[in-house]
Amino acid sequence: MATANKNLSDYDKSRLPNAKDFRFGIVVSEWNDHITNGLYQGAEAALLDCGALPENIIKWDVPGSFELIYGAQRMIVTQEVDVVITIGCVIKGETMHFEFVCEGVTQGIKDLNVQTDVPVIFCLLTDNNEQQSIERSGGKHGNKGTEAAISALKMADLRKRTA
Ligand SMILES: Nc1c(NC[C@H](O)[C@H](O)[C@H](O)CO)[nH]c(=O)[nH]c1=O
Ligand SMILES: CC(=O)[C@@H](O)COP(=O)(O)O
Repeated sequence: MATANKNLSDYDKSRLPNAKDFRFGIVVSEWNDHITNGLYQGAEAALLDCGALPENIIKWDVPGSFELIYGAQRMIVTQEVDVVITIGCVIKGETMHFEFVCEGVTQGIKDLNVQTDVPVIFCLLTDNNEQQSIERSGGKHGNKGTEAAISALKMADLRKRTA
């Protein structure tokens, strides 16, 4: 189902575990921060709405989406978090750099999910233009940060249940 056919902000709190017992790491790219800040706000609001304690939400900023990989790895090693959300926004420019950043971050986040025992949530917008990013960070398609927060809560709970 394409994003256009669903709202990224929709969730049913009654069908989710309480977030109060989990620690959440959130690593946010500063590139396109007018977009990534909106994604972070959506994620933070959803976690608090689901019962997360403010002191259990640890937010770090990194320069760009490619640095999300290292930032998430250090968050896992040093902060005793139950899950990490990586937030970035990559917008197509004139060159192939877009493709390499998107693929590199995708593979790096995948590797962290395989190589560590902490789930890392992929909240990376990979858009053709800024309008698409606006629409997915609190615009007409909702907020991918909200979606990522709900995924993070579900995965933290799965990790706890399978420990
Ligand atoms: N063009 C975008 C970038 N580029 C920067 C890279 O992510 C990285 O910080 C740099 O290559 C140094 O390692 N990053 C984004 O997050 N979004 C973009 O649109
Ligand atoms: C995704 C990028 O790195 C891109 O925005 C950089 O723009 P350009 O390809 O025009 O150098």
